[in-house]
Amino acid sequence: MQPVLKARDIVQVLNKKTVLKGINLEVSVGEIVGIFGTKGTGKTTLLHLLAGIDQFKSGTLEILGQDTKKGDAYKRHLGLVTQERSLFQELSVLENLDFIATLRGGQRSTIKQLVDRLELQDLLKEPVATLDNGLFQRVALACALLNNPKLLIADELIKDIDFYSRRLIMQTIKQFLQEGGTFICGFSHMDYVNQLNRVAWLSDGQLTFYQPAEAAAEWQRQFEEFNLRSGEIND
Ligand SMILES: Nc1ncnc2c1ncn2[C@@H]1O[C@H](COP(=O)(O)OP(=O)(O)OP(=O)(O)O)[C@@H](O)[C@H]1O
Repeated sequence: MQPVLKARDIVQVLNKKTVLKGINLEVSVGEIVGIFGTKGTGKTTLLHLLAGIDQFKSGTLEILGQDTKKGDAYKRHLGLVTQERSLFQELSVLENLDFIATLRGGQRSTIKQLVDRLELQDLLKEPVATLDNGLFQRVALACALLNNPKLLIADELIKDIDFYSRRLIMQTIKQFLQEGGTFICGFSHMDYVNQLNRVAWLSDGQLTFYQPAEAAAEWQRQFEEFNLRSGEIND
């Protein structure tokens, strides 16, 4: 079966610094792949390239069989939640949902379904600027799913949010995957690793692939090594 996303040798240079040094990634239908990395390793840079927000310097990217340098049609099938709060801050939750559905071709029935799934009923009149992180991420996810995307890309979707919102978000993602969706997410906390099918670990501009348990063990190993070295320096 054709992969949903296929990246080959992607290189990105920002301000003369080569942030991505040859990214190779293939993601299949129904997969949930986490792009993991410590602070500043380039997760956001990579996710923005995959979502077509920024152009990359070299390499190729195919999404849903389309070469992304040759057209934009694939963007109709993408959903995106960025790390920055990117909704219309002065508008209410319902106004955001209505407006984004109009822009992206979402149906009224989809709005209703997402409001129910993410339990947004009591928030509809609230300006999104006033929402705490958990509520905001629930609204951001609802907006990203309005066009029934085939590929959802999200950066730190469940970082620093309350457990209840995290549970609703993960249930919604699970349903999205069961209905044929595919999910790529940037994350920097190993607490969430068991939610993933595969981890693509970004370090020094390249990806290494792990099973979730292997990634957690590798993180623990690096953490202990770091502590040991810090101890040596302190001694
Ligand atoms: N527009 C830009 N111009 C120059 N350098 C940039 C730009 N955007 C990011 N960078 C640099 O590229 C590197 C990767 O940044 P990026 O935000 O992609 O990392 P990240 O892994 O998402 O980090 P975080 O965990 O802090 O979100 C950093 O060194 C950052 O300073």
